Amino acid sequence: MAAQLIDGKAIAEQIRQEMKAEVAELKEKFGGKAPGLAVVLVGQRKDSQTYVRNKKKACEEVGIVSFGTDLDESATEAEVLQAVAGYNADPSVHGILVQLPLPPHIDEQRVLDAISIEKDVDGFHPLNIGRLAMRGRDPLFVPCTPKGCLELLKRSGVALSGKKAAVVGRSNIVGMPAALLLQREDCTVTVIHSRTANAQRICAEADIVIAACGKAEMVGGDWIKEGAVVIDVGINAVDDATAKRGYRLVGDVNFAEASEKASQITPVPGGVGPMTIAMLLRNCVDGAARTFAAEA
Ligand SMILES: Nc1nc(=O)c2c([nH]1)NC[C@@H]1CN(c3ccc(C(=O)N[C@@H](CCC(=O)O)C(=O)O)cc3)C=[N+]21
Repeated sequence: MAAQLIDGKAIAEQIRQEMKAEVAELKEKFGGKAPGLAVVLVGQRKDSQTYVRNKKKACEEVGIVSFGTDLDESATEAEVLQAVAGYNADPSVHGILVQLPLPPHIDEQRVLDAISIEKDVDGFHPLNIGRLAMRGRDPLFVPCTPKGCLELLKRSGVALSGKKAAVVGRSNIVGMPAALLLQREDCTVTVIHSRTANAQRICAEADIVIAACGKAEMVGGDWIKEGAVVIDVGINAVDDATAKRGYRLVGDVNFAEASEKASQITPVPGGVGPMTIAMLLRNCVDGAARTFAAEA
């Protein structure tokens, strides 16, 4: 039986509409103050430029004021740190995002550690990750992509408590925090990675699969249990002369195969990607609301 599609694009759109109303209420309540998001972009990567443009557009739609610093590929680490310090000190900025990856001559860790945790809307600060890992504690912000995955599961009516979940991939920005979030929802979580023995067999036992390994279509149909729910985080460009842009986007899941087995599945594009941006705005609005309440 073919799986039901989880429409991330439509769900993200709905979330933006909900937030638009919330932002209007915040403004009303706090003398016209609006949430602000600052994005720091270093270099000219095409994909980064696309995401940054999409973020700005989404901010406008919701009523978040966007700030941006575009630095040349050759910018020094000190210049990036200076941009971050400026936004840390700016009371009209409630969220700071430094677009990754940074050029290799810049120490990513040092830059991320410099972002004030109250403005860490990416949720990448070690203090936020540490709190996410601890029972009885709460981070100020949860990383946007894994947060979007959980939101898709919840809004698709997927029960999580007591379920077996497999996360394919162990990155700091997706796999690891996704596993922590699923565990917080009382799933029993297995993290599968490049050194896992019998990865396919282990994955095929899971009720819920989050694929975030960064390898095009690696998760085949035989990795998926009949009736499982599949969230595909991957965005991989594969050459395709017949496609409009000369390439098409595929996920980390073989969609055609997996959708024969899954009960519900996200597409690529139109799945997790738009949710990542919606959750970034969510974090920014939440951060601003906290700050406004503290100031009042
Ligand atoms: N500090 C930081 N935070 C991030 O959250 C971050 C980052 N750096 N660096 C790059 C990745 C990637 N990322 C995406 C966001 C939206 C889509 C998205 O909306 N994709 C659309 C289509 C994209 C297209 O057509 O090219 C979709 O999947 O439907 C994709 C990828 C955020 N990232």
